[in-house]
Amino acid sequence: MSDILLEDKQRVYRELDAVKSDFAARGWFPGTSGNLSMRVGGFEPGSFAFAVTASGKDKAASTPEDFLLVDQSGAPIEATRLKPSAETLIHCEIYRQTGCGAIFHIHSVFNSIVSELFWERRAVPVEGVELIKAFNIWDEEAVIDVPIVSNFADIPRIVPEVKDRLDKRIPGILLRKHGIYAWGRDAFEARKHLEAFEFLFEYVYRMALLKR
Ligand SMILES: CSCCC(=O)C(=O)COP(=O)(O)O
Ligand SMILES: [Zn+2]
Repeated sequence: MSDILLEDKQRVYRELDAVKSDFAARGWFPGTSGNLSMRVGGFEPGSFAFAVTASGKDKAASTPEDFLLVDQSGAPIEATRLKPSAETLIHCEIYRQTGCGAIFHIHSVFNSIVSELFWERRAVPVEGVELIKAFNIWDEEAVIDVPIVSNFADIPRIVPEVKDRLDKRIPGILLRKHGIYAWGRDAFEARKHLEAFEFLFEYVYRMALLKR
């Protein structure tokens, strides 16, 4: 491994570890769910690699075996006994489509509820809420639709739907009764987007109850 890649890998693992601890403290990784990834640099144009959480780990624990590097097809790029997240192919597709630098996936009660509540329209509508500005949409009357796609146990079946439904304005996508993927140009922005989505989903859910 080149010196550049090694340095970048260490920096990215440290950043991911900090995010992982923070999200675990918020209860965002119930039952080993969720996964995180960040791009590493130093690759030829047209190819890329990223660090991703190892599959099935207790994401509340910090160990030397929490992350590994994979290429754009999701295959490990160094010898390891770790398995990349079972959902790595979804990360690959989101990197390809958006050019983003970090992707965070969590399961929460609110994101799962709204993904079912609005399944028929295949999107969660959010209207005029200030926190939409977290997505760099500055219109006070903004209306956004957060896409919802089918959830399948067979992850490769999810990937084409993710590709079709990605909306370049909206840095996130919901998997039905599963969880959210949120991304940004770096870890700071991906976290900001994820926090905003979770706030908005709770808002939408509570408003739906009040209107009943
Ligand atoms: C126990 S949760 C089911 C798998 C899942 O949805 C998830 O987010 C975690 O999978 P991983 O392979 O990344 O640990
Ligand atoms: Zn998941």
